[in-house]
This record gives sequence, structure tokens and C-alpha cells, in this order.
Amino acid sequence: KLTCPVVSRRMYRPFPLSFFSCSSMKLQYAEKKPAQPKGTVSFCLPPFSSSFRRLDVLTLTPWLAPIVWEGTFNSELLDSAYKPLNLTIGVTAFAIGKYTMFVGRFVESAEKLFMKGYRVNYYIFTNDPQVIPRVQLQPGRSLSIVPIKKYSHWQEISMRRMEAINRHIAEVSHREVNYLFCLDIDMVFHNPWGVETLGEMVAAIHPGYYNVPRSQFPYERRSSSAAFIPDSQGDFYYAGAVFGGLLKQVYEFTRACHMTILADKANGIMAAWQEESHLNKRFFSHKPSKLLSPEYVWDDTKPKPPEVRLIRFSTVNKDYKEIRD
Ligand SMILES: CC(=O)N[C@H]1[C@@H](OP(=O)(O)OP(=O)(O)OC[C@H]2O[C@@H](n3ccc(=O)[nH]c3=O)[C@H](O)[C@@H]2O)O[C@H](CO)[C@H](O)[C@@H]1O
Ligand SMILES: [Mn+2]
Repeated sequence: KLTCPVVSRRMYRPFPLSFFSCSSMKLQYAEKKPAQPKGTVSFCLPPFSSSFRRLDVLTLTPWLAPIVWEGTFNSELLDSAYKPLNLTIGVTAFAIGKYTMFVGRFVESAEKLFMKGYRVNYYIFTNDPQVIPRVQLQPGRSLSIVPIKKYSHWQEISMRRMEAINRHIAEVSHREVNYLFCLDIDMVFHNPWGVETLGEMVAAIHPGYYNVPRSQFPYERRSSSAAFIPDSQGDFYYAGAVFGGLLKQVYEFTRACHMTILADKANGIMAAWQEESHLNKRFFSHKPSKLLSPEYVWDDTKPKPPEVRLIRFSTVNKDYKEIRD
């Protein structure tokens, strides 16, 4: 059984409660000398004013999970609530084979933009520790290398991430972090990614499918797969490149995905989009508590539509033939 003292004792109470009603954790923003708004009056308005509202995009799921878009939250207010919690946020990313070439840019950009001012532990899973570059980290941040074997096919490398993350949580990271994000490495941060992304279990809407009808989602449609979602069902199509949440929840999530991947393997079947299909199936049966807009998992080869105001994290252009296997 996984015991998770840090999470269960300190963090495993619903956030909204401590956020607004816990007297030991008063919101500081109103008492401190207010940060002077620069060229905007919106900060002077009460926190729930219409200045944090988007009407051009969906910002709430039918099961009442927020969908985070630029313009729907106040970073200063969020920081004043989250900073006193003294959180540590973990990041897993895999660099197997030629994907080690992405580590430098990934970590350097994260040091400038990911959870700025918070404690962050990077866990870089690799088969080639020697070639991982040393990046200068901000105070309070650390990077550990997790040696891992290389599977021969890229599909297997990608799918086995669920197993490896799950084991690493049980063995190591449950002692070290409160929240964990599991990210693709072939990505770069372009704009701030902060505590607005924290939630019990967080999924990101895939940039290719946020504005297409459900019938076109590339879910696994064969009923023989454990990732099967029937034609008429499904909520959103989520990206495999970004998910996260409270450590205990990510543990359960990766365990469940690994189990359905193994079930498929036993039946000699591989889902249409590998672990991404299994992730979508799991999020269909166990709804995420927060969704990130495609601003948090963009694809630089796509033109930027007006509703995407701020690209925060985006895929590096790569030649698949050149780097896979
Ligand atoms: C944006 C997005 O949602 N991306 C998903 C998508 O394609 P991608 O085309 O983005 O997959 P990808 O080539 O980036 O592989 C996923 C990740 O696995 C790792 N890796 C992969 C191959 C390898 O040889 N070495 C290695 O380290 C690396 O961390 C990489 O970022 O589909 C994949 C499964 O098919 C995953 O679900 C990805 O998360
Ligand atoms: Mn990728």
C-alpha cells in the first residue's frame, strides 16, 4: 500500500475550503500594500469581477471542472494563497535515445517560466545519464536523473512511462513532492505556467481537437481494447503530453493506465494512440477535476487562433524519422 504522509496530512483536504475559509491561512493580497496595477483597473475590482471571465471559450465542464484559459484567473491572488503552503511540485519527463537532445531547452525554459518562485523537483528518466546537460537551477529547485532501460520501439517507450512514473512515485517521489506533472520532453515553455494549473487530477485538452466534433476524436474505437470508447461517447480529447495532480491521484491514475495497457498487451492489441488512448479512457471514467486549455499543450506547427491568447508550452518541431528508434 502506498503511504503518502506529506500529501495526506498537509495537502489532502479539498482546496476551496482552506482557500477561503481557513483562518490560519488568511489571504494576504488585501492586507499588504496592494501591488500597483500597471495600466489596468481590473486588479482594483473584487476578485470575482467580470474582468476574469472569457465568453469566447468554454471555461467550465458539465461536471463543473474549471477549464483554465488566459484571462480566467488572477495570478497574484493565486500566489498569495498558494505561497504560504510551501509546496513542492514535481515534474517527470522522459529522454530515451535521441530524445536526450530536448532536455536542455526543456529545463532551461522551465527554469524561467514553470512555477516561478516555487520549489520544483525535475525527474528526468533516461537510458543515457551521461549526456544529460547540467542546467543552472534557481534556488530551491533540483533535478534528479532516473536511470531507466530503453525499450526498442517508440510506442513501447511512450507507453511504459505510465509504469515508470507509477513505480517512481511509490519508491521515491511520494516523499518529495505534493503535486506531480508528467510532461513530454519535446516541448518548450514560452509563457508562465503557475499554480493556476494545480488540482487534484488535471488533464490538458489536445490542441488538435479542442474545436472539432466529438465524432472526430481519435479515441480507440475497437471494443477489444481496454481503451475503447464508443462512437457516441466521450467528453474531450486530452493530450498524452501533459497530465498531473496531487501525488496520490497521479499514483492511482498511472497505475490504472498501466493496467489497461497490460490488458491490451495480453490480448495482442495496441491502442490507436498508445498511452494517450488509455489516458483518455481513464479520464472518461474518472473525470479530471481541472482541465488546462490547449494554451498549455500547443503545437508550434499550428497557426495561433485568436482564442489561444497565450501559448505557454508547445511542441518543438522534430523530424520523427530522424529521432525515433
Ligand atoms: C502532444 C501530445 O499529446 N503528444 C502525444 C503524442 O505524440 P508525440 O508525437 O508528441 O510523441 P513523442 O514522440 O513526443 O513521444 C512521447 C514522449 O516519449 C518520450 N520518448 C519517446 C520516444 C523515444 O524514442 N524516446 C523518448 O524519450 C519523450 O519524452 C517524448 O516526449 O502521442 C504519444 C503516443 O503516441 C504520446 O501520447 C504523446 O504524449
Ligand atoms: Mn511529444
